[in-house]
Amino acid sequence: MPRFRVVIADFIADEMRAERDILGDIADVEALNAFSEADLHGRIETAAAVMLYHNIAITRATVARLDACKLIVRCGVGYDNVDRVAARERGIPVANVPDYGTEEVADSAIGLTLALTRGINFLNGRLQRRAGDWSYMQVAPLVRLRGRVFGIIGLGSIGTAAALRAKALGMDVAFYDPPKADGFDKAIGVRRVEALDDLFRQSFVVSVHCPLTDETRHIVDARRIGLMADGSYLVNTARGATVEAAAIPAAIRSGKLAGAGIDVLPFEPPPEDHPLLVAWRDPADPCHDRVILNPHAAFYSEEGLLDMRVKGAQAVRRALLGEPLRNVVN
Ligand SMILES: NC(=O)C1=CN([C@@H]2O[C@H](COP(=O)(O)OP(=O)(O)OC[C@H]3O[C@@H](n4cnc5c(N)ncnc54)[C@H](O)[C@@H]3O)[C@@H](O)[C@H]2O)C=CC1
Ligand SMILES: O=C(O)C(=O)COP(=O)(O)O
Repeated sequence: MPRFRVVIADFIADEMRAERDILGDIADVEALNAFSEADLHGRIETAAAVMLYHNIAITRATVARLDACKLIVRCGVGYDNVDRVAARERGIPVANVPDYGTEEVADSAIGLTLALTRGINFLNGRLQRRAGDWSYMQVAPLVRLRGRVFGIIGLGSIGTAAALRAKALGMDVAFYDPPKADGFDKAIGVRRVEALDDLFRQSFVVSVHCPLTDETRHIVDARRIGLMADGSYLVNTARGATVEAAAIPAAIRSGKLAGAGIDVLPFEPPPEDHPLLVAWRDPADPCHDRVILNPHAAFYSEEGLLDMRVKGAQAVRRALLGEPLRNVVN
C-alpha cells in the first residue's frame, strides 16, 4: 500500500509523537506550521488528510485545492473555522473531536464565575497596589451566589458540565437552547427559558456555551447586556464572535456588568487597539480589575490536549483505512 501524506495545518511545537505513534505505519505526518491560510497553499494539495486546531481556517479556496483528501479533522469541538459546505460539495467529510476537554472548559467557566463574583482578582489587584489598605466592603460589595440565576446559552456537553457545577454552588440554573430536546433538563434539574431576552433579564451570570454559527454571532450584544440587572456578570468560554466584545467596556463602566470573564475573542490574538484590550490594559479603567482575559486556554490541560490529538489521529487512521467515520459534522 502506498504511504499516505497527512498534514497538520497549524503550528505544532513538538515532534508529533502522538500522531506518529498512531499513523506512522501507514502515513507520513507533516506539520505545516502555518499561521495564515495562504501558507497552506502549495503544500496541502496532495494531503490524504488534514488535521487542524483553531489557529487557522480552511475556507472554500483551500478546500478547492484538496485533490486527495479523505478527511478534514478539526482537532477540537468548535468547527466554525472550516467551510463544511464547501467540503461537502467536494465530497470531503469533516469530523471534530467533541469529547476531549468538556470538564476543563466547564471548570474554566465556573472558575471565571467564582473569581469574578467573589472579587478574587479585583481584591488581589487592589491589595497589591495599595499598601496597608485592607478595605473591601466599600470597594467590592459582593453578594451571595446561592439562589442567584446562572444562565446558560447552549446546554450541550460543556453547558451541562457547567450547569452541574453551578448547581453544586447552590445556583438556580436556567438555560436557552432551542435545538435541545425536552426531558434532559428536568433530569438534571435545570429550567428552560424560552425567550433569550428573558434569560438575560433573569440571570446574575450569563455563560456562553453554544457553537459559533450565523445565528449565534453576537448573540450577546449591547442590547441584551442592557437587559441584565445592574451588577451582573458575563462569561464567555465558547467562541469570541458570539459576544460583541467591543460592548463590554461601556457595560463595565456604567455598572451594568460588574465583571466579565473572557477566554475567547473574535480574533486571537486580538489587534492591540481592540477596545476591550485597551480598556483592560489601562489601570485607570474599571475594566482593568473587572475583566479577566484568558488566551483561549479553557480547553487546555496536558491530559485533554493529548486526548484530543490521539482522537484526531485515530479519526484520520479510520478514514485512511476506509473504516466507518465518527463525529462527521458536514
Ligand atoms: N474555549 C475553549 O477552549 C473551548 C471552546 N469550545 C466551544 O464551546 C462550544 C460548545 O461545546 P460543547 O458543549 O462541547 O458542544 P455541544 O455541541 O455539545 O453543545 C452545543 C449546544 O449549543 C446548542 N445550540 C446550538 N445553537 C444554539 C443557539 N442558537 N442558541 C442556543 N443554543 C444553541 C446546541 O443545541 C447544543 O446543545 C463549542 O462549539 C466550541 O465553540 C469548546 C471547547 C473548548
Ligand atoms: O475544542 C475547541 O473548540 C477549542 O476551542 C479548543 O481549542 P483547539 O481549537 O482545539 O485548540
